[in-house]
Amino acid sequence: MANNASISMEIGNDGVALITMLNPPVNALTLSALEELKRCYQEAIDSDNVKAIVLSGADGRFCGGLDISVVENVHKHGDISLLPDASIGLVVNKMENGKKPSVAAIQGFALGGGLELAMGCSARIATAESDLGLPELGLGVIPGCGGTQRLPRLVGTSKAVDMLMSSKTITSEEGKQLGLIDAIVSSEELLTVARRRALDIAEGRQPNCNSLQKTDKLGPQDESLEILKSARQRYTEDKVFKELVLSNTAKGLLHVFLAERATTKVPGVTDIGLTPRRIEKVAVVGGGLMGSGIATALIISNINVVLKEINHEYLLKAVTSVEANLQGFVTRGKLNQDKMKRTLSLLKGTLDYEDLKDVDMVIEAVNENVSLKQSIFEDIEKICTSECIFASNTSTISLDVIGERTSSQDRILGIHLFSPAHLMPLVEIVRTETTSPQVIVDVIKFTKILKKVPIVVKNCTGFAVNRSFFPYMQGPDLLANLGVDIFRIDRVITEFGMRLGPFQLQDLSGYGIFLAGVKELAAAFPDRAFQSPLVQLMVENGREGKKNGKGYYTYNKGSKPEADHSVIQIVEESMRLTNIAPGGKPISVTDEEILQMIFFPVVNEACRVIEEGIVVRASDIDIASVHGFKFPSETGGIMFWADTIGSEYIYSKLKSWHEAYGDFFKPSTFLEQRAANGLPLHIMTESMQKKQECKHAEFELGNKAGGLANYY
Ligand SMILES: C[C@@H](O)CC(=O)SCCNC(=O)CCNC(=O)[C@H](O)C(C)(C)COP(=O)(O)OP(=O)(O)OC[C@H]1O[C@@H](n2cnc3c(N)ncnc32)[C@H](O)[C@@H]1OP(=O)(O)O
Repeated sequence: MANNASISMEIGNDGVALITMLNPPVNALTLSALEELKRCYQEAIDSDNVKAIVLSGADGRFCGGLDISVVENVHKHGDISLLPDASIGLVVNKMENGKKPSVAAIQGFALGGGLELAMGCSARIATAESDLGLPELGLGVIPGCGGTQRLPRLVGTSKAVDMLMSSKTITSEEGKQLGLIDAIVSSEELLTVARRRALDIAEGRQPNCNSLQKTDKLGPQDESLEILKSARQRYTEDKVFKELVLSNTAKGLLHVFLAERATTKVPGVTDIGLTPRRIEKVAVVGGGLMGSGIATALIISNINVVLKEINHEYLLKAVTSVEANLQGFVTRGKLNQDKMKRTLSLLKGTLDYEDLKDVDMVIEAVNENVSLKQSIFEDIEKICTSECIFASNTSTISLDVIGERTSSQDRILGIHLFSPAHLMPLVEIVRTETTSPQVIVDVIKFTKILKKVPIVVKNCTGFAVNRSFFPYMQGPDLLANLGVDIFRIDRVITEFGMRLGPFQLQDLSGYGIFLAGVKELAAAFPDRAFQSPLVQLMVENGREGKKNGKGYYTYNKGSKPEADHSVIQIVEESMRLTNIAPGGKPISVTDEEILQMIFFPVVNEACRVIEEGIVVRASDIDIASVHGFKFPSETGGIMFWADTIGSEYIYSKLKSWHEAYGDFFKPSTFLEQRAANGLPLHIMTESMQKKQECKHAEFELGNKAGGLANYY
């Protein structure tokens, strides 16, 4: 990230010093850039030729905040003294109290430390639709350059708290309404207006706003006490920032941030100079739950959609579902009615394949029926252009099989979205051995336009997410058959940070979907599948989960789910049938062992996914776990979390459970090798393996930055 970072200053004939931040791609603030900013400000303050200062960013972007490599370096050395002292040294002493006013000229975005610098200026001029925010909490830290003090004084306490706690950005338009932005101008006039405002302030025609001294948005406060209080809090903020940055949460969230941006780097595909082709019109074949969700995700991203169904009744139902999805955005304040109407106008329903002849891509989203999918692909090959991309949303069927009746294997791939498709961020781009790199590059770009997080995976049963988390569907049942209380299991898993416990998840997702998923994955991996009769017994006892209000929990409208302890008889029946509990008696385990017995098998299966090359890198599985299975993001994702525990420990526990309870816990070869060499699970490329062979992999959690460079 910190490559050709620099700060330039030009003093104009108008007496304005234009200071520009340059550090592609987001003008992030390196330590040297902050020092250079201080020096430039001091030079401008000392110069008789300078009346005022304008602070801007190069290449149409203001500043993305502190350069993340600074935080990585702190993680590497465990030394918070490596963090910059910008809050006092630059923002207070040079910008606010430096005797010459400065105005921020904002375009693109001003985030984190970037917005904090802008708030240290006397005024802020911005172009339309610029993003403004303090997203530090999303990286596990807090703003460390005065943002917690200045933002409330500019936008009001409640809005500031909302922005800080949610890490959400606002646009420059909202900023203008709130008082964070003083004027919105075109990009052509941005610097001219900013220079004029700086001179107006310097020459007394406009007020010199020191945001720390604004109290009108804070409600009636004694101004002098307030400034003293903010001086104390400013110290506290800086101290707290430095403490947080070394926390495991900060390390985990920083890893997720970097891992998310690494998923679109596919060796031999995205690094061979291919330019993504535009995908502007897409056909969705099948308007059921997934198809209507996919159609919604497309039109909300301004993509024209042709939604194909087989009869008017189904088509009407599909369009109604799309409308309901859009209404959900309106209800959540993300869309107004006008925008909803314009968005819906991008959707065209049809019963006729002829309407697909000019689309750039077809996404098939019908039932998981092989021959139906194969005939659809046969039909679209006859109708669509030779450049049209053929995608399937299948979650279980091989793409090779789906396309076997066509001769278009080079343009067939999977786009596996997760339900609800218009809300879930993750998408698996499933490539076959014959999918062309161009098609993959096209679809990666397409998923970014949808504002999705793509991971590129190879064709296998369950791809990366469902395959890795297959043990998560079975482990809880296995523990239940060992006599561990199912409500205790749910408590341990939710206390760890999962939104729902596994048994409540079964209730909500529906036993039919659960049984189908387990059946399909167990058929693919019989050597390590645990066949539990528990769910089938639940169905036989008239329990269908939330669907009929009776599952492991009872569901009554308007009240929280209640644990139904009467299911214990069904669990005991299952225990008798499986007979895996030693002596038929419940095993004694700690909460920590419950957590490990459920998640270590997931880590183990993920190791196989890595070893088989289903994913490009281990951190892709971290992103899959966070966005596909809601694994707590502050852990960094399932593999990052596993590396905080260590491959040796995980291997030793799985080995002992394998001996005690069977092949479900059988350690993978990948894990065994890493454990034998005391190496982390993330290091996996050939060059890294060469590094492993000389056994010099220097890896400790505190020394991650060096390793981090190997992760992505
Ligand atoms: C002083 C204190 O208050 C502490 C701070 O300021 S902490 C940092 C706070 N800032 C942020 O959290 C911003 C994080 N970045 C983003 O939200 C986005 O990157 C963006 C909105 C700035 C730009 O988004 P987009 O145009 O989609 O580009 P990407 O997200 O794909 O990023 C492009 C590459 O830039 C790298 N990058 C982004 N932010 C930073 C940063 N703060 N420091 C260093 N590098 C950054 C990102 O990793 C991508 O790199 P790649 O090699 O191209 O993958």
